[in-house]
Amino acid sequence: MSDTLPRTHIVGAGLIGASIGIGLSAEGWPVTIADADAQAEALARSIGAGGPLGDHAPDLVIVATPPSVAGAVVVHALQAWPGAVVTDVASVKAPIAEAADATGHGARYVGSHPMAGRELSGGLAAQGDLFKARPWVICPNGAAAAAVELVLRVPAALQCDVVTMEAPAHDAAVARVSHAPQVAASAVAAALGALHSDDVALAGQGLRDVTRIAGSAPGMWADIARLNRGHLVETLDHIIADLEDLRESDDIGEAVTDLIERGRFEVARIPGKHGGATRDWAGVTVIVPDEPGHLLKLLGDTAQVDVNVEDITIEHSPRQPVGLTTLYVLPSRAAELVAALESQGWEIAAS
Ligand SMILES: NC(=O)C1=CN([C@@H]2O[C@H](COP(=O)(O)OP(=O)(O)OC[C@H]3O[C@@H](n4cnc5c(N)ncnc54)[C@H](O)[C@@H]3O)[C@@H](O)[C@H]2O)C=CC1
Ligand SMILES: O=C(O)C(=O)Cc1ccc(O)cc1
Repeated sequence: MSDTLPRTHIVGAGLIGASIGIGLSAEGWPVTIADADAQAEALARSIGAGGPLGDHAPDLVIVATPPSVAGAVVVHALQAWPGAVVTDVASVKAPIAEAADATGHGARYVGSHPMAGRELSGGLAAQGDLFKARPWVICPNGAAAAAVELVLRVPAALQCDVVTMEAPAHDAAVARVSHAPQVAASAVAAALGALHSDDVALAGQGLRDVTRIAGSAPGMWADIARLNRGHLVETLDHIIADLEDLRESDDIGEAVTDLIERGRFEVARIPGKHGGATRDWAGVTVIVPDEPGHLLKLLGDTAQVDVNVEDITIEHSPRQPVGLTTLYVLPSRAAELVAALESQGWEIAAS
């Protein structure tokens, strides 16, 4: 089997299951897919996420159901297909590993967690390249080496960056980098409830950035909170203690300075583009009329001087007919780009 592609069966044909199915099918893997919901299953089949299981037992089963049922579905798969290696993609790993171990078949179970997703759920939002260049956590949990090797072929085929860690360490880390941020973003958004909508319209890019994920549907996050309650509460305690210190401080300016300084230090440690360390790109901010064609021309003028745009942000001012477009480029090329754009008549806001 090591030379041939493993027969892979995906259980759960939503955003993550269908995305994996499309991605592996595109790499030529023999993929089948099933869902408890007949409509979700039919949709996944129609978008190329996999075929029907048929009579052949799978070599590899990928469980991509909601976290609340992932443990039971992993247990079922381990028992239903005694020759198969089973993995799952749930956002919390220790409870699933415990359920797998309790069957006595833990040697065939390896936990997975692709660190990519969308605010949308369901197969309609699936993308075959959703996980490309993103971290894919593998939690071996004492599985047989051959089982780990087989599961590792999935992130390799989907071109992910593999990170190996044990389930409890994973759950503690994702509470900080994913689960508490969702709760905190929703809390910031919920605090807008005190405002009239005219006042909410004053929002700038800062509020939009901080609340982007507040649009998530609650179902999956409720499951995650229940399964990772201990680590989530520990992280929230940390955040609440910081906010209480600030509220109780004699000099709130000093307390804000301390909090922002600590935040600046930590935010610099969040990996940037392509999951690499944050690069010190230079931002060139250009005032772009909010009319068709201007953004395309700006990018064209940038390409003319052969400067690569590493990242781009566009900030729209609600009552202004312009957008502030920031092009992030290599610092060594920024001055040259500013000169070239100015010579083309562009107004530079900051660089
Ligand atoms: N949405 C995200 O951003 C990410 C989600 N995950 C994890 O991936 C898993 C799936 O999440 P999504 O694809 O977003 O959810 P989803 O809601 O889009 O899809 C879940 C699918 O599982 C099906 N299902 C439910 N119970 C089932 C059962 N017993 N047997 C077969 N199918 C069943 C549902 O009908 C649904 O189609 C979750 O465990 C989640 O923690 C991991 C990384 C990112
Ligand atoms: O956390 C994020 O920002 C995401 O990109 C989406 C996401 C949600 C849940 C996960 O388990 C993993 C990733």
